[in-house]
Amino acid sequence: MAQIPASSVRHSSHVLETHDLRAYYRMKYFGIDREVRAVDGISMHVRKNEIYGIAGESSCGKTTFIKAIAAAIRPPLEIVAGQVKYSFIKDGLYELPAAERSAIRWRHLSYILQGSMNVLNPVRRIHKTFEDFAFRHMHLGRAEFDLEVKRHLERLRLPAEILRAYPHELSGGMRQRVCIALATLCKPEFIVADEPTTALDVVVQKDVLAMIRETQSQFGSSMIFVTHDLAVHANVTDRLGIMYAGRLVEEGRTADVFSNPMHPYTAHLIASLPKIGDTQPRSALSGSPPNLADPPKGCRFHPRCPLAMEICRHENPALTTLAEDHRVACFAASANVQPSDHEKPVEAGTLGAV
Ligand SMILES: Nc1ncnc2c1ncn2[C@@H]1O[C@H](COP(=O)(O)OP(=O)(O)OP(=O)(O)O)[C@@H](O)[C@H]1O
Repeated sequence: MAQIPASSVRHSSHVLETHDLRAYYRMKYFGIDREVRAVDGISMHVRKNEIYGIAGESSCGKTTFIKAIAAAIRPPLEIVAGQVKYSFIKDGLYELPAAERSAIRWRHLSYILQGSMNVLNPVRRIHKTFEDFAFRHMHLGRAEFDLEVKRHLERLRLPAEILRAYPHELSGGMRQRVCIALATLCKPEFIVADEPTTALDVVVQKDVLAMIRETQSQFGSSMIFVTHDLAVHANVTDRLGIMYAGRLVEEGRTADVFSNPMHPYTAHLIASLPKIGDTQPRSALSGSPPNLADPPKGCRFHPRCPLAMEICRHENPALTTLAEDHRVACFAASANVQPSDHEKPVEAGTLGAV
C-alpha cells in the first residue's frame, strides 16, 4: 500500500494547514512576462483556539498570504503550487467548487479587515449589512435572525441602536467593533484579521484588541492576525510567524520569539523596538528588501545578513525545529544550536523570589 507522506496527514488539533503554498502575481508588460513571488513556499499550521500572528516589513507578502488562505485570489494573483486545508473542509480549499468556497465564507471562515468602511456598505444601515452577510448562512426566520443579532451585540456589549445607524454616523473604533460583531455572528471556526487596528488611535486600539481576544476565546475560534506592529503581537498572539520576502523565516510561541529570537532578521526587528528610558541609537539594517520579481538566490536575507556564510548565497535554508515549538530558517542559527541547548538550565536571577 502507498505510504501517505507525513506532510499530508492532517493533525486533528490543526484548524488550518498550508503546505508549500506559493502565490505569485503574474503579469505581462509590453510582451514581457513578470512574476512577483509574494508567497513562496509557506508550510505552517494554526491550532484550535489559537491566535497565530504574522509579522514582517512592508511588501514581505503578509496580505498576499492572507488572500491565499482566505480564497480571495483575483488576477494577476495565482496559486501556483501547494495546498490550503481547513479542518472544516474535507478537501483542500482550492479543490472546492467556487460555489462551495463562497458558502464557507462568514459561516466557517470570516474576516476582520483594516478599512472597516470597505466592508460596511455606506448607503445601508448596519442591520442591512448584517442581513447581507449572515442571513443566508444562519437558516433562521427573519424575527429569530433579528433576535440573534441583538443577542450577539449584547454579548459583545454593543448597543442595539447601532443597527439603525449608517456607517458614517459611527466612530472609527465603533465601526471596527461592528466588523468584529459581523465576523463572529456565525461563530466561525476561523477568523482572518488583517491589520484590524492599524487605523485606530492607541486608546481605541487597546479596546478593540481586548474585544478581539475576548470574542475569540468566547467562541473558541482560531485566528490568523496580521500586523507589522510587534507590540500588538506581543499583546494578542499565542504564536508568531515572521515573514521575510515571501517566506516564513521564524515561527514560535510569541514569548519565545521575543525572548530568544533565533533568525538574524527577527533579532534585528526585536532589537529595534523602542524601550522606555533607553536612549541608545538603533542601527538600521543595511540594504533594502529584495525585489520579489527577481529575488536573490539562496536565503533571501543573505545580502543584508550580518551572519551570512557561503552556503546562504546558494541554498534556501529550510524551516527547522531548533527548540520546542520554535522553527527557524537559517544556516547560522542551526549551526549555533546544540541539541543540549533545548534543556538549558534557567539562569539564576531570571525568576522572581518565591
Ligand atoms: N496587485 C498586485 N500586482 C502586482 N504585485 C503586487 C500586487 N499586490 C501586491 N503586489 C506585490 O506583492 C508583494 C507582497 O505584497 P503584500 O501586499 O502581500 O505585502 P504586505 O507584507 O502585506 O505589505 P504591507 O504591510 O505594506 O501591506 C510586494 O512586492 C507587492 O509589490
